[in-house]
Amino acid sequence: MKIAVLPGDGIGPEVTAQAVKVLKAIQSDGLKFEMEEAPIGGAGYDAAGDPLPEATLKLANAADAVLLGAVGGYQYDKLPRPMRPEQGLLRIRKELNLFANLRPAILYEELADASSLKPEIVAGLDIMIVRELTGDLYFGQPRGIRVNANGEREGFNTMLYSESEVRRVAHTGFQIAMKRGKKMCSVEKANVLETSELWREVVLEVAKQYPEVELSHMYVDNAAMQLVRNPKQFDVILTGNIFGDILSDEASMLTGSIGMLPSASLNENNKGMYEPIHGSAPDIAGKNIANPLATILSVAMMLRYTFNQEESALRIEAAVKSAISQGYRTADIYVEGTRKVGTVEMGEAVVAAL
Ligand SMILES: NC(=O)c1ccc[n+]([C@@H]2O[C@H](COP(=O)([O-])OP(=O)(O)OC[C@H]3O[C@@H](n4cnc5c(N)ncnc54)[C@H](O)[C@@H]3O)[C@@H](O)[C@H]2O)c1
Ligand SMILES: CC(C)[C@H](C(=O)O)[C@@H](O)C(=O)O
Ligand SMILES: [Mg+2]
Repeated sequence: MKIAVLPGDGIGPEVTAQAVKVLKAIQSDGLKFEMEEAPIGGAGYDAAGDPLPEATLKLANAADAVLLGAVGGYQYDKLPRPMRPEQGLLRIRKELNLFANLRPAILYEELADASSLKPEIVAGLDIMIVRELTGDLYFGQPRGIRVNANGEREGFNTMLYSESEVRRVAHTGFQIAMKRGKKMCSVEKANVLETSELWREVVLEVAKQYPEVELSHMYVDNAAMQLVRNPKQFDVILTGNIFGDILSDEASMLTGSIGMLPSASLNENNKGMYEPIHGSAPDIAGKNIANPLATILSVAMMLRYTFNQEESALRIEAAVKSAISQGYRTADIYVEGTRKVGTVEMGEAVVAAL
């Protein structure tokens, strides 16, 4: 099993190193991983003048799965847009056709105290956000900054979805819903946006093939509110690229920290890229304080979705749970009475639990 490892920037290399340790340890299940590293994001720009160097893309194309840390850093913010770290990430998602981004928000009961919400509101929380990842405002043309008729600059982006783009991610959503609670909420803004109007029409059409799934629709502003009012009303949330980006960061805090939320980005053959949903966190980079659990849990998703090794995936998730119940906490999920540890120590605790 070939894995391209792209640590990226900021805390990316720190959290990725812990996930790689877990991958090495899980080889005791009889799995064999060939891992090769390459730069992406700011690291790609520094090494090759490109946030997605050709050699990195080649490696990712040849691999069965990609493990990614995070990209970005203030020092790159003034570069022309195509050279910025975030563009490297968007390009690799597009190149590998990773249109379905799964972002599960699960509360480990031991972390109820770390959640932004009261324990009774989040107890047992288990939501799956299915976010479309290769369309929407992120990729729609035209886009840019131009001078308008009044001689004033204006910025513009295009929210764009074709029927086929909505259809394929809707199928992913319904298929996941069938394996879970058979309940899905499609989130958009059809009261205002034509893109969303079409989204809703297509989702309703695809729904006919999944009569067992209870489908509902919700406007994104209400969904943002409902997520903190009563998050357990949701099982699967299906949504577009920009709304999914925002709602998944919001959902992460229900589980205690953004450092807890993993993700899988899949194409139609379940080739996948696996990354935590958080960014490069420049404010805490290089200090050994970042939470590596989101990245470690992303490795579990890799074993589940790309390599079909459900038992090993469950074993990693159980090891994370065990490290947490033994009291190990990075700063972001620390509460009084637990053991505050660094990034490396948390990785070691998971490996020991494995
Ligand atoms: N997938 C990605 O690579 C990705 C995702 C989001 C943001 N970014 C980039 O990251 C850079 C920083 O963006 P930002 O600050 O808006 O978002 P961020 O997710 O990097 O950080 C937001 C806050 O969460 C904290 N945080 C994030 N991950 C953490 C972890 N594992 N453990 C503990 N705390 C953690 C950070 O310290 C920060 O206070 C930007 O350049 C942005 O474009 C990249
Ligand atoms: C860095 C950025 C391009 C990225 C996104 O918006 O998709 C990030 O926020 C994420 O959630 O993975
Ligand atoms: Mg995001």
